[in-house]
Amino acid sequence: MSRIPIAAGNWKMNKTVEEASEFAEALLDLSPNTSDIEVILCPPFVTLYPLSQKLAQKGIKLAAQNCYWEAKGAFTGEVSIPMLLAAHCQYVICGHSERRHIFGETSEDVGKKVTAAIHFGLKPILCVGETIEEREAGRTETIVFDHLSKGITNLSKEEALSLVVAYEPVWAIGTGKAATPQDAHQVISYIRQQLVKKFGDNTAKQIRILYGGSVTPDNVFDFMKDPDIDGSLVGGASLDPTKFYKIILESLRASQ
Ligand SMILES: O=C[C@H](O)COP(=O)(O)O
Repeated sequence: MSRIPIAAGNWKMNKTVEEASEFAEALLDLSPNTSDIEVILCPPFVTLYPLSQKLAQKGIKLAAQNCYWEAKGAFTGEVSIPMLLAAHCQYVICGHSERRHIFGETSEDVGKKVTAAIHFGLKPILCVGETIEEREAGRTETIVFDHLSKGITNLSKEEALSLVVAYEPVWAIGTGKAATPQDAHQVISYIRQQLVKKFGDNTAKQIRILYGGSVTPDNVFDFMKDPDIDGSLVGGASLDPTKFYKIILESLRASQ
């Protein structure tokens, strides 16, 4: 079964509305192919709607970096999934390691977000991954299992078809020290096995699993040529339109 590859750029807390608009114009000038790959930008909340006006018609999709699981109400500072849908988002990142480690999100919180995202019609990108201490203690699979199993706990087989999983080892994020493709392959294969156990082979083989952590135009080909790795979730290198465009090109080259 061939899965459509993904190149997703997570801007984190970077770019004003004006800077985001400049990025969009530069990327559109490069005319990335969006028919054979899903190109997704994950900008800050306030730039989602303005970017949607520029990008959506060109086939570039938008993801929010976070969401809350309730539809509306007295939850100061939170953004609901219906609000994200109204801003033309199609995806939402759930459980990024920065949310887990800086803001104290638990795997149970992340599971509620994944469930709510699918319930309301957004596709979740569920992030999982271990710290360096956890890896060195031989706990990578234990941690990934916790993040994954609690993230997908409420999903039916049918709902799981909307799921994307991103394996992001925390020690590779923003460090310039990407995992090796072999390390990524090993954990991503483990994730796929867990998806098979939960949803069955037919559903699991349709779920896309991304790698994230110091992805660049120079190393993305080596990740993407692994048939188990369906795309990348890119942080720093996605802030530059030329670098992000090269990541799209290299991802396509590897998947053809
Ligand atoms: O969501 C993206 C990841 O945290 C990777 O960030 P990075 O490419 O800057 O290492």
